[in-house]
Amino acid sequence: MARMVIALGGNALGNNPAEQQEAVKSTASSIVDLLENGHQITLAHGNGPQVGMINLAFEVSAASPEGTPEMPFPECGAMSQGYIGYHLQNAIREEMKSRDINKNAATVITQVIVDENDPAFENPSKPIGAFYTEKEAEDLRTSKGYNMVEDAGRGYRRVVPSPLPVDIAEKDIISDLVSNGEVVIACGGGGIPVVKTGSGLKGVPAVIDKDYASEKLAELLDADYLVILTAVEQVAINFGTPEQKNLDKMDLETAEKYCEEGHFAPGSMLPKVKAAMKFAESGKGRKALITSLEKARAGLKGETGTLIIDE
Ligand SMILES: Nc1ncnc2c1ncn2[C@@H]1O[C@H](COP(=O)(O)OP(=O)(O)O)[C@@H](O)[C@H]1O
Ligand SMILES: NC(=O)OP(=O)(O)O
Repeated sequence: MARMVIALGGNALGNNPAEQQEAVKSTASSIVDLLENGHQITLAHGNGPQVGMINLAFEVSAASPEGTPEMPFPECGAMSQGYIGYHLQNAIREEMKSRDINKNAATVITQVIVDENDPAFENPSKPIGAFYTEKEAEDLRTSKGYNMVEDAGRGYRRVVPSPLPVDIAEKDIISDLVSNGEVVIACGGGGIPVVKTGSGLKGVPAVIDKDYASEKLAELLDADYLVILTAVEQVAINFGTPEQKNLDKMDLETAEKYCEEGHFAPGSMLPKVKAAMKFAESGKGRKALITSLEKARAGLKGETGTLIIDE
């Protein structure tokens, strides 16, 4: 039995509510396979497309005469956690029921504490929402004051600040649930970013990277594994070129070298490799695995995926 924190990539959720409800069924099947193998599981997930969509919907509505009030960004993040968690926990519960597993799945709305002086607040870098053409991006810059960047050749996206996670407010309740064998969905969308004030926690407009938040959660839960599931089975060097070489394993020194050589795209594979490295070096025997959702079970048996360890 291993305790693991699993970070689910965008492909586990689909692009809209209908797609999401369908996609989470096969996500749930892969997760319950791991539960049946005796593992303790906490699931985290992204929210870039979803939080952008929610925020934009409220902005459009607030601008119309009969519209709703403006919705602060942290509340948009909380809504994204709620609606993704709702689909995930129901799909996992149904999958457990179909296999006669007498356990449950629950979503913990999670607040992740960040440093209010994190330089990320001055340098928005996290892409959210839909993709736009260059012309649409320019119009959004002017009309809404959004920061827009080109995202890995796929079009233009809005970017918001992405501070690093420092602590997790709900870590103890997550630990209690997971120790009881329940599947816990936590740190959705990297968690709602909050700062500590004299009068309690206060939400801040930002989106934390879910791979970094999952790493922090895995450390705090004293997990054995951080498992990062994405659209590719293995991490590669020279990715997307005729010289592509998939990697079975990386020690920290090799991983650092490949990062410096620019093999991992910023905003996609780089944060995954960095999070994996941080977890592997955070404690003896801790392992990080990057693979696809479909290959998670084989990856944990050492048959595929890319393992990052401190050797
Ligand atoms: N060196 C690399 N090795 C493997 N995949 C890479 C590499 N560099 C970039 N990628 C791309 O990064 C993607 C994962 O990032 P992304 O789609 O942002 O993640 P998420 O699954 O969290 O939504 C992979 O599907 C792949 O297309
Ligand atoms: N919060 C976050 O990292 O979301 P994505 O994985 O969707 O970018």
